[in-house]
Order: sequence, then C-alpha cells, then structure tokens
Amino acid sequence: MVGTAVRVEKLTKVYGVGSAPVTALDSVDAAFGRGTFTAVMGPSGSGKSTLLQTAAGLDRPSSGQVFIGDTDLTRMSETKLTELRRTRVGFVFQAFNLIGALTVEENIVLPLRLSGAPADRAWLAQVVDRVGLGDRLRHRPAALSGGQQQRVAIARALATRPEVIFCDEPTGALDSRTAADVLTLLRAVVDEQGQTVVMVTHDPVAASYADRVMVLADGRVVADMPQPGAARIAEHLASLDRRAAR
Ligand SMILES: Nc1ncnc2c1ncn2[C@@H]1O[C@H](COP(=O)(O)OP(=O)(O)OP(=O)(O)O)[C@@H](O)[C@H]1O
Repeated sequence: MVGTAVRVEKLTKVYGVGSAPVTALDSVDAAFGRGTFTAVMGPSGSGKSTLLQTAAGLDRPSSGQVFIGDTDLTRMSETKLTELRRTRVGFVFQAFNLIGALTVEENIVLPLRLSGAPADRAWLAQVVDRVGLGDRLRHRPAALSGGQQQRVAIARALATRPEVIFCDEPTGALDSRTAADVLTLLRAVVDEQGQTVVMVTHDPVAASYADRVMVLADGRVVADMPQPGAARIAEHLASLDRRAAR
C-alpha cells in the first residue's frame, strides 16, 4: 500500500436529537490505501451510505475525524469543503445523476468547469478511451443505455483525477451483464490508473471485484476481509441476517 487515500477515526454520526436519536455510525476506524478497491457491505440501515457521505465530505460527522490524504475534513469551512469535493473526490451514484441537457462530453468535464481547474487534456483523453465512449461524446445521456450512462458518470468522477472515487450502489440499477462491464471498468481504473475506489454494494458478486470487503452492522465494522470471494461474502451476510432474526 503506497500511502492512505482516505482515513476515518472514531467516526460517529447520530441522526436526530431528543427522544429517538439514531446512531448510524458508532466510532468507526478505517483506512483505504491508495490504488485499492474496497467494497462496503452490510444489512440495510447498517450505516454504509452514511460512511460514504461523511468520508466524502457530503455530510458532517457528529464526532470523529475524516482525512482525505493528510487533509482533515472536519476542520474545513463549507467553502473549502466544496472545493475539496470538486477536485479531490469523485462520486458515482446508483441513479447516474447526469445532466440531461448536456452532452456526454459536457457532463464529463463539468467538475473541471465548476472547479475552474485547468483540464489535463491527456488525462481526459485517457479517461474517455478507458470508458469506451469516444464515439458517444456528442450524444445526450438519454440516448445512451444504463450501462453507458454509468460509464459517463465514472468518466466524470475521474475527470479531476481525484484521490478517491466513492460509489454508492453503482450497479444497483443495471442488469448483471452491464453491471459486470461497469465493475470491470472500476477494477481497471484501480489497476491501470492507480485510482482508489470505495464502493457500497449489496451484491456479493459486485463485491468480489474488490480487493477487500468491509462489513458494517449497526454502525460498526464487524468484518474486514481481503478478497473473500462471492460465496464467502454471501455466507457472511446470511450469518448477519440470521443473527438479526434471532
Ligand atoms: N437523514 C437521516 N435522518 C435520520 N436518520 C437517518 C438519516 N439517514 C440515515 N438515517 C438512519 O441511519 C441509519 C443508517 O442509514 P444508512 O442509510 O447509512 O444505511 P445503509 O447501510 O446505507 O442502508 P441501505 O442499505 O438501506 O441503503 C439507518 O437507521 C437510517 O434510518
């Protein structure tokens, strides 16, 4: 592991105050090495999305710390945090979240336009080539299949050459073959371009593309497995379900 891309320390998030607070994250410690691909799994409501949102600076933790590289997000002003989100972090969501009025190319370069960062043309060409969208750049997202739209979203997430890409159920809306294409692409951006990917998924097959599977339950890390394979992941999740049922 060549350094750490993201680190959270005693990360705690409590929603709501008063009579019924919900502890979504309960003092989570975790580190994600540069150039690694981690799947975050766990039952519904275990805190996966909250971990992603707080680690990415989209939401503030109740306590604890979040570092992107050496930068402590919890000490940053809103303005600085917005700047960091635009340049040092990429996002991919289940619903693609592309802008329908813009072309594929305009969607991809949008983070650069918003941040005012100079475009690294060679890098962008490499990204467009890698996601295989060279002949679709002038199309609108609506003219693309779901898998192609998610590839545009991945290219957009890569545009600023961020330190980490956070993906929340990136294959949740895709059929299994298209999902496999998208996961192969994420694997390639880690292996070939040295990017760091942290991906929330419910799907053991999707998680098997990762180097490591972290499992949350009730806001805590209950397992951290290097390359467990889909069968072992499924068994682990089933054992959590059985425990919850008891
Ligand atoms: N904005 C919010 N206000 C209040 N409670 C919230 C909020 N967001 C999440 N929660 C609660 O925090 C807990 C963790 O939610 P979170 O969405 O992180 O779980 P998850 O593991 O991503 O779930 P899922 O797999 O269903 O998406 C849940 O009990 C949820 O109801």
